[in-house]
Amino acid sequence: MEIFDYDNVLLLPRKCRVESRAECDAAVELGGRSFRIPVVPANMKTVVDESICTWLAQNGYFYVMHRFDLDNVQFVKNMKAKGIFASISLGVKKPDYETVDLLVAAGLAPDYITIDVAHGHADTVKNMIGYLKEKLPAAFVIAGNVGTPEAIIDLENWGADATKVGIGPGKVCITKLKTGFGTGGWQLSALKWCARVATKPIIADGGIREHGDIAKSIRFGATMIMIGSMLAGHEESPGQTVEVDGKLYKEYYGSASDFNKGEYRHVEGKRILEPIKGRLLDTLREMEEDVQSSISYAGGKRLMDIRKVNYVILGGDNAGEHLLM
Ligand SMILES: NC(=O)C1=CN([C@@H]2O[C@H](COP(=O)(O)OP(=O)(O)OC[C@H]3O[C@@H](n4cnc5c(N)ncnc54)[C@H](OP(=O)(O)O)[C@@H]3O)[C@@H](O)[C@H]2O)C=CC1
Ligand SMILES: Nc1nc2c(ncn2[C@@H]2O[C@H](COP(=O)(O)O)[C@@H](O)[C@H]2O)c(=O)[nH]1
Repeated sequence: MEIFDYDNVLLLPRKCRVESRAECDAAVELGGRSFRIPVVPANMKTVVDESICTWLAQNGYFYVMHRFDLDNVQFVKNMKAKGIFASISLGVKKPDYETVDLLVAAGLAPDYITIDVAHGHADTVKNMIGYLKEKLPAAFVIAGNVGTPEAIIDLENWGADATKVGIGPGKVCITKLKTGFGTGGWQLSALKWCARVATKPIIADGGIREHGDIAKSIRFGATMIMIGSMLAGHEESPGQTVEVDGKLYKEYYGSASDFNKGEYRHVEGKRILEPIKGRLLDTLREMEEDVQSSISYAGGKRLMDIRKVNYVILGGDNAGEHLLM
């Protein structure tokens, strides 16, 4: 098996078929809706809040609200009142089942539900998917996180409509260090490995450090890419603002950090400070332009044309050119 990651793969250009990058369409379909870019901010407390989710939905972007210290029922009610799609996260514990029951009792149907746990290849996730399919059958269910083909096959067979790949590649993740497990350091090849067996969309989650990593994720099988650190640290970001030596930062912490949990138990995340990068909408616009550019380098006009390109692996045992034959 080839082992590589975002920083040692480059995609190879094909003859350009457009006169302007404006002709390249970065849009992607997920769960019956079209979104302007294949990017979703991570469902983390220092990345999204209700007002960012509202803005994203109203401006053509996908969003997934986090599931921490939040009344999910009220959130869905608020989104429905604004006439926008509701996309929530759930865990797999008793209160999460109670949330489903409350939503059903209130006649509220979220459009997207992401089952958001560390080790998604688990019977607890199987049971939650089954419960959601029984109680809220119209919801598009995203399940994760996982990092192997066996897990993709199981989650799809259990009824997930999409899967989320990435165990430990995140910037505030310490899973690799604490447990010795994960896809950190080889996330892109893990994605490729998973995509070979997937019959439903995959969301690549974690490890994106440059805009070009979005195109690389698409090339190796992602339909959507979840991004935390690069979309944290904006003026609108919910994290606390911190000043160090006259420079402004926003805090960004892991969902499994003691900062999120409120206690130091089963901690697999840390807290960092992200320099404030300006406005979120400007970063998202730049990402869209960069994905349009990627499509043009791929010799295409649509996002999935990126899947057709060859690539090279730089350095290491797997170095070389990889041609699509
Ligand atoms: N993508 C990633 O690499 C990771 C992401 N996270 C994020 O952190 C947040 C908290 O995750 P999580 O701790 O799962 O959520 P919860 O604290 O809600 O736990 C969910 C359930 O899974 C159990 N659980 C958690 N980890 C494992 C494991 N390794 N093996 C077996 N059971 C497990 C928990 O029980 P108990 O606590 O009693 O074991 C609990 O019953 C989520 O947002 C998740 O996405 C966390 C770690 C890795
Ligand atoms: N191992 C952990 N992973 C975490 C934690 N909190 C979030 N995450 C994952 O990271 C990505 C974002 O990655 P980034 O590289 O873009 O910053 C996020 O979507 C989660 O899957 C955590 O505490 N531990």
